[in-house]
Amino acid sequence: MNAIETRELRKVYGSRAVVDGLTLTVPEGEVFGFLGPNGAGKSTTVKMLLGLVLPTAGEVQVLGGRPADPQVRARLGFLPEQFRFQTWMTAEEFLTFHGRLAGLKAAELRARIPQVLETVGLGGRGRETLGGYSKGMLQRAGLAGAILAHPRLVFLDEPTSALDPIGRVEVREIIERLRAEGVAVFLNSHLLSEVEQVCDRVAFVKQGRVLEQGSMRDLMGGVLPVDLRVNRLPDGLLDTLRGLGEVRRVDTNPATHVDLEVWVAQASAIPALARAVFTAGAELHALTPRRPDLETMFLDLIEDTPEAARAPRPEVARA
Ligand SMILES: Nc1ncnc2c1ncn2[C@@H]1O[C@H](COP(=O)(O)OP(=O)(O)OP(=O)(O)O)[C@@H](O)[C@H]1O
Repeated sequence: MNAIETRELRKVYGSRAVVDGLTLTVPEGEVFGFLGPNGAGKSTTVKMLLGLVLPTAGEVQVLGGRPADPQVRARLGFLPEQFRFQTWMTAEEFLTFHGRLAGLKAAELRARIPQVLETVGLGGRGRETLGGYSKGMLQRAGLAGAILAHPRLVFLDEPTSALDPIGRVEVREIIERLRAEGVAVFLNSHLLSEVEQVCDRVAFVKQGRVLEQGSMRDLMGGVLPVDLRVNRLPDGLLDTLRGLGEVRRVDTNPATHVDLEVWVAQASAIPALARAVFTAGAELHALTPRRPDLETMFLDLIEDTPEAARAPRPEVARA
């Protein structure tokens, strides 16, 4: 069973399709990154997956059932981006309230609440009212609520937006623990380095459509970016490098050296780059293979999308 399956999911507000034929599959136990620029339709998609917004068209299955089914919902965890909690409740009362809604018994909650508070770094703070919590503590409390009832699928919408660097690492560890327990995590985040470190697969969305989805390696199509620094650019060197890979950048601005970025198909092509520099009579000052980074992919994808696809498409034009 897949944790999430959507087919041609669509949401129209007024005359505009904000989610437009979105097809996704997230297997159980996978950490899935859902990325896209502001207004791409990410939150609307999450709301449809949670049964909070009704799709205009298309199919959505979550944990094998309908998101609105209470039995399915009891196995979902959700940390919204705009978390607001009852300020007069203590964290323990807040978690008890959410736990009861998810069907946990009083005895289970007595054991579970201190555990989750400890997990999110709020051990010993459960008796304080949420009104006295800092923003980061509130986000941690929200995360505790999302994982409290042993969900099989957790939605985390910008889960570290209020957290300090230590908190961010802790959230990453929590996500990794969830994966190890077979829990699927659907992660929305603009912090691409964070997504890169924790996600098994990612999807890039823009204007409600998936531009690409796959593992980092799939998305890069097996390409390996290599940074080169040479003392000068003798005649012919660029042509030789172009024969070995795609020359993405040449920076001749620095007075003392030239920086290049070459994308090769595989690591076995790296020695040939060094040989090319040597044979051309230049000095090689640095040769650094780089892990593909999401930020580059993100910018490339968003920029590569033709201008025509950027304008909002009115619903009537599609009919
Ligand atoms: N209830 C609504 N009524 C009308 N338009 C809406 C509604 N909710 C969202 N939209 C529009 O749908 C588009 C997508 O919004 P959504 O919040 O899903 O984007 P997002 O990808 O989550 O953005 P961000 O990264 O900024 O949070 C936006 O243009 C937004 O204005």
